[in-house]
Amino acid sequence: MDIARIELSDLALEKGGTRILRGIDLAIAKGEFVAVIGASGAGKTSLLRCINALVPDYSGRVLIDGKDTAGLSHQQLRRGIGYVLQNIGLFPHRTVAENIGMPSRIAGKRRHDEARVAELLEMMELPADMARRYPAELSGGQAQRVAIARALYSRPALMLLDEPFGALDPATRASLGEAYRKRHDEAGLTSVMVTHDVAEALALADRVLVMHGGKAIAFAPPAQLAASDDAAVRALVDPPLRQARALLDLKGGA
Ligand SMILES: Nc1ncnc2c1ncn2[C@@H]1O[C@H](COP(=O)(O)OP(=O)(O)OP(=O)(O)O)[C@@H](O)[C@H]1O
Repeated sequence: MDIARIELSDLALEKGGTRILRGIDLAIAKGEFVAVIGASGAGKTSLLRCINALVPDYSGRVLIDGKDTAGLSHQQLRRGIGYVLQNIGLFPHRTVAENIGMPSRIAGKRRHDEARVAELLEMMELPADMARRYPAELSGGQAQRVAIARALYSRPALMLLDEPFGALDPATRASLGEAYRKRHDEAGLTSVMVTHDVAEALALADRVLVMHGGKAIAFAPPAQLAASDDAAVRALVDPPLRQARALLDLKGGA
């Protein structure tokens, strides 16, 4: 499935009387890198789960290339969409190579494609001999690179990433974010990444979606968002902007 366009139309989700997502209408173009930001509980993860058809009971429509995902099989969706979570989920008793090649086993093949695994290790800037190691022998940053490699194994057109770099130190986080953005561009992926790091969102994304109380309150390129006069948007973007200015002042004064 070569995903060209995602459209959400009047998407809403309610659980136990709580309205988690409300009336979301937006379109994401092929090749776009979208970051999703918003306070805790704003509905960011729920939005990704609706796109991925992990939540069956939403109302409204999720369209991929004009087709309602409700009419697509799970197998079709899983093949076309790579999903990366913060808590990684690598299999501890499988080697790095087996973890990366896991999608082929899940698809019923006995062996994974060694050449594809080697290619992905190189793509994620990991040494080739890491293929034989086990997850417990990796640093957090290396493990997260392996998780991204696994999500890319089946050549999905769309990547959904939920706080993919959340557990990493700031320097590793920044370099992995940049490395992922490069892969996104080279592979012509469409990426939707939830992040709590507003500076990361502004630095990496083509457009930033701001969620607030289950609603999409802004969806704009970083420069436009940084100039927004909406109070809820300002509450998110002002702290990192102040921090950046303070750092620039320090640098200027050095
Ligand atoms: N299965 C569920 N049943 C009831 N409430 C739920 C369920 N899943 C999520 N919620 C609620 O929906 C709201 C949105 O949750 P969601 O995980 O989408 O937010 P989020 O923006 O990703 O938050 P965080 O940044 O903390 O991960 C929260 O108030 C959460 O408690």
